[in-house]
Amino acid sequence: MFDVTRYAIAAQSIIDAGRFLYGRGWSPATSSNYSARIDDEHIAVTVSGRHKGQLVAGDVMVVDLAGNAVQSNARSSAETRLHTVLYQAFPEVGAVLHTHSVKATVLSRLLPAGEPLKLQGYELQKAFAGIDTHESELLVPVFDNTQDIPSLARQAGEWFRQHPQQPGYLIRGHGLYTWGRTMSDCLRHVEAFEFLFECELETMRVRR
Ligand SMILES: CSCCC(=O)C(=O)COP(=O)(O)O
Ligand SMILES: [Zn+2]
Repeated sequence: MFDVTRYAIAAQSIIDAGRFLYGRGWSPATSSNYSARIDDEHIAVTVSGRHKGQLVAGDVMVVDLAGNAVQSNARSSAETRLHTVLYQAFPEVGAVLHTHSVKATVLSRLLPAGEPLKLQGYELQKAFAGIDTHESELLVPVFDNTQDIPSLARQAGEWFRQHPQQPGYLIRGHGLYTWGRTMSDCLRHVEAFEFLFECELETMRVRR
């Protein structure tokens, strides 16, 4: 059982995040999925296939950390396992956002396979929780896109257990996953990643 007030707060943070991310063009149409922790065993997550700029209370539901619906007949995001693996790995994670921006999608298609994107020397890296110098190295792995979500969740889970300070990953041709202690931290991470992705794309353009 979960606390209804905590659920209502989590659901509203997801609805508000959807309006913001859709408004910025980072979650077009029914793409993307969002979640927020309710307690040690439950998260609020978007129902699959809903328009993220027009979310209402009925577009958010509760699942346990195994991804089973709790008190709901709705179908949670097809990518629910990519959320729960992060809540299981990191007890301090309070929110996870998955977005489908043009820049994340294009950059992920241009990056070479087999090595993470390395971001270093950008002042804006300090927007990420726990980073206090532009000299630190931000590593963003790029996983191949697949319909096999359990396999993707295993890959992501393994990588992040080995790199617990790194706050996000790309799925090639698909989008970004990032997380944080709070929804506000998580939204700031999306915004910072978007800025850094634009810088990387612009750098590639001028170097051509
Ligand atoms: C229309 S985008 C295809 C599915 C996807 O990648 C996504 O982020 C949304 O899936 P969901 O099941 O969470 O609606
Ligand atoms: Zn997606």
